[in-house]
Amino acid sequence: MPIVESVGRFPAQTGVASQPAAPDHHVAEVLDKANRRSQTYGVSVHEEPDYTSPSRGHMSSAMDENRFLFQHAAPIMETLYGQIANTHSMVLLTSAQGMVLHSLGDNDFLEKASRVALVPGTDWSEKTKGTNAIGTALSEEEAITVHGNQHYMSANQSLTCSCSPIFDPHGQVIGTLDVTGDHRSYHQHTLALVRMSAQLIENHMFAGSFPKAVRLHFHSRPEFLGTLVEGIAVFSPEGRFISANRSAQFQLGLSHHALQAHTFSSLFNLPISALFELFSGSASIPRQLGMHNGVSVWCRTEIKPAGPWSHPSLAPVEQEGGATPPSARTATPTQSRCKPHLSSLQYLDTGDAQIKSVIQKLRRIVDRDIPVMILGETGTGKDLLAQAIHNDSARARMPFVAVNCASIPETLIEAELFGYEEGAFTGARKKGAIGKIVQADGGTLFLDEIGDMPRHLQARLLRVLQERKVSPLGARKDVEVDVTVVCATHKNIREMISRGEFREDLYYRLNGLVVRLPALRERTDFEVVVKKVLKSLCEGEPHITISSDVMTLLASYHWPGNLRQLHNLLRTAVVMVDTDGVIDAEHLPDDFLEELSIANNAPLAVEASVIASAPVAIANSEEVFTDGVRLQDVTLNTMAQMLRIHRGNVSAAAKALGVSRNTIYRKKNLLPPDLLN
Ligand SMILES: Nc1ncnc2c1ncn2[C@@H]1O[C@H](COP(=O)(O)OP(=O)(O)OP(=O)(O)O)[C@@H](O)[C@H]1O
Repeated sequence: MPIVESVGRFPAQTGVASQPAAPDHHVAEVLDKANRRSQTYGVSVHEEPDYTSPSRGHMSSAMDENRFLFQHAAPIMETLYGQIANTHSMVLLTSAQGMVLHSLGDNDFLEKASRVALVPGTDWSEKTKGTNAIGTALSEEEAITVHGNQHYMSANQSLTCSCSPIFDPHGQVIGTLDVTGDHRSYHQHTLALVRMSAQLIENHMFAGSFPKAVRLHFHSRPEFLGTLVEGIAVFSPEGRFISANRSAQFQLGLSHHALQAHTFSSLFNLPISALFELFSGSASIPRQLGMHNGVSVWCRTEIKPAGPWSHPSLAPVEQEGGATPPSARTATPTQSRCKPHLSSLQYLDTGDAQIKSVIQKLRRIVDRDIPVMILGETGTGKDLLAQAIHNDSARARMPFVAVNCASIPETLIEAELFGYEEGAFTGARKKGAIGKIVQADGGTLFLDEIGDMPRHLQARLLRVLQERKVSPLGARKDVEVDVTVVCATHKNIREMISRGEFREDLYYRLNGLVVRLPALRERTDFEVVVKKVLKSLCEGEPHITISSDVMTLLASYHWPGNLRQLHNLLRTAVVMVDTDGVIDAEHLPDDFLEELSIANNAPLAVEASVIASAPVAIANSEEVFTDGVRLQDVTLNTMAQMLRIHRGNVSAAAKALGVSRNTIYRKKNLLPPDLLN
């Protein structure tokens, strides 16, 4: 699962603050209990926050103990932070004891947070801070918002905090995820965001656990299989219950603890051996099963090629017209059979032969831990391709961590990549930070713009790739990592090597397979790409099409910004389009049309300026270009083309040509009569 996994379906944070409704009966009861506990613990309402930092050893042993949690939570924290950025809030991860392990936040709020001791190392259990979202969520093992004066200590009453416990794959609380902000920035959707993000973390942890177990994915609605809300239960090959995620417990109506007494057959009214029969022929097509509580659910199983319960009849299904792609091994039915995932190799295959060949090569090496180097101009989709490689690999459920070596200041790349211990350098965040390489452990590390990696760090990166160990700045111990590396660049690395700017040994480590993405202007599937981008922009909206004139126009452009430029252009056009839903030239940005007329009609651009400065002379011109084309014909053709594009709108055509309306009107008699309004 990529780290950029969307939580975008959640209501967006609008930044519009609101007041919380009065707590419902259940919440009021929970708060009441928490206050009573706080009293029992002897927490003083007016106590000053505790500023004492834990010792370095204490913090680093807490990080060691919580490495599993951190690795799965950090990428999702980034995504969650993306949703709440600029709302005077921060995202916190704590241990099961309520100790803050990691925080991400708005700078202005971080400052304030440090005043109420919301910094890594601080203890937010009820025992030390009284009623608060973190401590109370841990005590009650449920998600809660604690707002303003619901906090036990007056020092914390300027805060609004929403927190969810995080359960590990064995059903134990392993930590919490919390969003804390200024109480004036309260938003009613925050708790839902936090809860779902915690569930994402749990599902990530769950996905990588119990590799040899029989894994059943289920939901009452087949379209929810493969989504955040699917239930996942795992059993031993003999049918003993091992574990279940939050949704599975909910659907089965039994807690993790209660499920321990069950077996596959007591829950699904079938011996586990019947699963082999049920999924024989195709393991990826959902089947229906009845649960012990009478509810019927759609299920699929996950194939373990070499697992103890592997069965020949459960071999992955072949895809139409080709060999089984590696992705079919772990893909959900939606990925392998129906609509390809937005970022799968299959999705990127839109008919261009060069792209097809890139995809074929990549499919051959997926899951072989061969480093991939993607070359291509800016905006050709290198990032998207890297994600697709990850999503189609067996590492898909582990993090995909992207580092853009060009966008991080040279002085920070080292810390960003390798991490650092507390006090490793001036300006280092207290308590240190885990680097991107360790964050990607188990998954894929995408090094974008690798050509911008400073030379002195190239040797360190090489060591990581060779020894599979990272030594964070200032650390005495190495950290073992298992990452597969994909890198990308638009630079000519070979030339950089010859100039001594890039290490040859690193280049050979990174270029297990080199693929080049063609520029958009070189692609033969331009029209399909345009329609696909348009469709993605219109999701959920009435369908918008492109007039054939505009399509011709777009196809003739050289697209220096490639797919990114196309995407941005169409995004604007979709907003500008009239109610008929057809994109015409008038819906394209003026600067694009101007550039197009200059770029596409280089001789005409000269011509246009000639027209503008000496219209009369041109009207009488019989000047002949060297290739035998009459200047006047070129002029008239250009005008006709622009008028057609602008549906006879003289002002728009004149603007696109950079001439006055009169220049066009003067040639009225020489132009086809139906062209002018
Ligand atoms: N095959 C594709 N189909 C549709 N849209 C695409 C495709 N490839 C890329 N895009 C879109 O183009 C934009 C740029 O893609 P991406 O960031 O992957 O390019 P890039 O080559 O990594 O760019 P840069 O070199 O500048 O980092 C994104 O908005 C992406 O969604």
